[in-house]
Amino acid sequence: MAQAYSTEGWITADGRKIGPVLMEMKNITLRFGGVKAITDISFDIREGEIRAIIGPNGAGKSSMLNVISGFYVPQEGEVWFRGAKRPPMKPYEVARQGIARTFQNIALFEGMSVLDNIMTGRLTMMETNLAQQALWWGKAAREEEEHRAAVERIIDFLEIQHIRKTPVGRLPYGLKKRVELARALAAEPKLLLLDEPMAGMNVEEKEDMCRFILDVNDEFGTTIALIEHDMGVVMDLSDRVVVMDYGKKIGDGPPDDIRSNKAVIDAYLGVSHE
Ligand SMILES: Nc1ncnc2c1ncn2[C@@H]1O[C@H](COP(=O)(O)OP(=O)(O)OP(=O)(O)O)[C@@H](O)[C@H]1O
Repeated sequence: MAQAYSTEGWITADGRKIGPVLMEMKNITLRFGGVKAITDISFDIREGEIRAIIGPNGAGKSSMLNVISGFYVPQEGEVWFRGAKRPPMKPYEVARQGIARTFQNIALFEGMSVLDNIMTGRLTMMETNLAQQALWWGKAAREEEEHRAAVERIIDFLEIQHIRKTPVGRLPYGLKKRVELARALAAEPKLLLLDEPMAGMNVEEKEDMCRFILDVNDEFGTTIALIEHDMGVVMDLSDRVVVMDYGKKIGDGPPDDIRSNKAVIDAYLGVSHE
């Protein structure tokens, strides 16, 4: 993809607008005791972009996503979001700032319906608490109605109307992944983090998920950062790719550059991938 890079952004080959920097990771180092999961990594994520993080198993990708979403606080480095340095925050505070995520292993309430699971994605946006709901019924009811309408829009968008009342535990894997995406979208995030959204899916399910990710990006303007092992998917979907290996960044750029990057090719040689 030939792009005229600038600080304001650029237009992609398929006509999408990439804006200025939304999130910047500066010299991030993360240790678990003696294990260095991330060593001095810097990269940025731009508004409207689909940004992939790839690398062999144990490279530090999930750790990086956990730093972005506030689950881990790095020992060194700075996280900048929307032009401001982010102080150490709890994950729910990060979520309130407009960052939502899905997990490598699906994290849904199996006994609850699809609709109710997606509704939990709106919790960080709910203004009234229980006491207010008791005292100020009108406002709480109005709020509830708005939340339900927003959830219904997402259900339509992701084409899961037919399972809205079904307990999540009864769904096949691919649909559970779609419900997880729906729950993350219910928070109306500015930045959506997807941890291996296609893992364990068959070809048809992967194609569906790809389409939904592109549609979310296109129609809601959501910036997306994703970890994915399927190289075909990564190269098709993403605008730019960060490559990690043993906790270090060994590549960063558009898919065409990454494909021909020798350090990246070497890191992948002899490593098995799905
Ligand atoms: N909570 C933790 N405690 C101790 N070590 C951890 C923890 N989380 C990750 N690590 C270690 O940090 C390194 C990076 O792990 P991480 O899960 O981030 O890699 P990854 O690239 O996401 O791997 P995969 O593709 O297998 O999911 C590994 O050596 C891992 O064992």
